[in-house]
Amino acid sequence: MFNATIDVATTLLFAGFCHAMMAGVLLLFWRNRRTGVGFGWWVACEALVATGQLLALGRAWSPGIAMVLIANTCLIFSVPMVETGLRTFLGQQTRVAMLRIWGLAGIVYLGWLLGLLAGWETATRAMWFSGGLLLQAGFAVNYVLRIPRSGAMRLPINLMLTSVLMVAGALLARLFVLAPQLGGTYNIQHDTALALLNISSIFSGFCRTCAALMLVHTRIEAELRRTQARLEERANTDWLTGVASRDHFETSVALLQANAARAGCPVTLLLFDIDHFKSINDSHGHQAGDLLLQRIGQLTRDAVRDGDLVGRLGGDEFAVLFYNCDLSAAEAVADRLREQVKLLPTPGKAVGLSGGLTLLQPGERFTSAYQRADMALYAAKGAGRNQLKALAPPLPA
Ligand SMILES: Nc1nc2c(ncn2[C@@H]2O[C@H](COP(=O)(O)OP(=O)(O)OP(=O)(O)O)[C@@H](O)[C@H]2O)c(=O)[nH]1
Repeated sequence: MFNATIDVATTLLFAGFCHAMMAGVLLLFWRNRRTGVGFGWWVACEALVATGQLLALGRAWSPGIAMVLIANTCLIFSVPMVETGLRTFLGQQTRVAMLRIWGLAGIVYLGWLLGLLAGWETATRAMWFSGGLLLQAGFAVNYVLRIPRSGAMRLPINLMLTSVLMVAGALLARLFVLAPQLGGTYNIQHDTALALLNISSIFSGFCRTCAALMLVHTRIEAELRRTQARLEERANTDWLTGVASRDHFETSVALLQANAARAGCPVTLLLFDIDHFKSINDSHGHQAGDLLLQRIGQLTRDAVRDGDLVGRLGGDEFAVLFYNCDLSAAEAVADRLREQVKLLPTPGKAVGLSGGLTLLQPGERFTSAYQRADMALYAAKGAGRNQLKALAPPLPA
């Protein structure tokens, strides 16, 4: 008849190697230095479990007390590392929590050590050892359960929870198996519960490793998204005035025009520039010029509606795309803006604006509308500045 038993030594060997490989994989990621804070605790945890399990197996060849002492030290202190790593990673490393986690590990360790020195039976020591680990795992379960789960964090946190629950379950089972053996004959070689605990530690370590890698991946991805958004914002915005950059203005025109064509509403382009801006720069300095550009950018943004687009095309030249706005309505807004600019406090005389307006034809390219608005602007300058001129689009042939 077939009779299968799980032997403790084989599970220790197998689990020890599995944890060593997990530690190796985590170490490779840790070395690239993008893993962030907390990750090192998880590397250390897997390394300690591997060392503890392989040294526990080593007792077969070196039966002295040293092996078991080092092995159990590694195993007890590997447990708090999971929660410490997670708290550090998530920025929840409070002093009270750290004291509780490491203090408890210290008490379990000292109790076990005293038991060893006092000559407790192996079963009693194993009971204390597993009970202490269970208590630690219980606190870790309680902590992981309370971590908010949302989006990409959900799966890795659930994997962490699975990892600690698995170990807690196996420890609980071991306590049930050990209890009746207290005071009786206990043979660690045939402790099936211990063998199952070793096997469960492999699955638990696998969940932890996946969770650690996923957490790091989530963090790196979030960082990349933030950087990309910052770069896009920087590329789309004029550094001085905060209105759209020329590039962004030009690309947005096509989009707004397509929307307007679908909705059947008019779009008007205004180009304006500051009269004699060079002389303001020359007589009051570039800083005064910059300040004026900033104020005019702000006034223009305040003057237009939400769906309109304001941009600085270069130097002292601004543009506005009025959405769902015909030529005369846009001219009225531009004229009000021109009056407001005249009232701006300046070190010299009042500032004038010259502007050119034109209505965009459906599907018309920005460059051709720009040329028309520029001709109108040129006409306004030629007619004595500080005024607006409008140029209608050519009639269809
Ligand atoms: N302060 C400041 N000056 C700028 C900036 N960009 C361009 N300029 C200056 O703006 C001035 C623009 O001058 P012009 O294009 O000759 O026009 P203008 O003096 O306003 O003359 P008209 O347009 O004919 O009335 C130049 O002296 C540029 O050096 C900027 O970001 N800040």
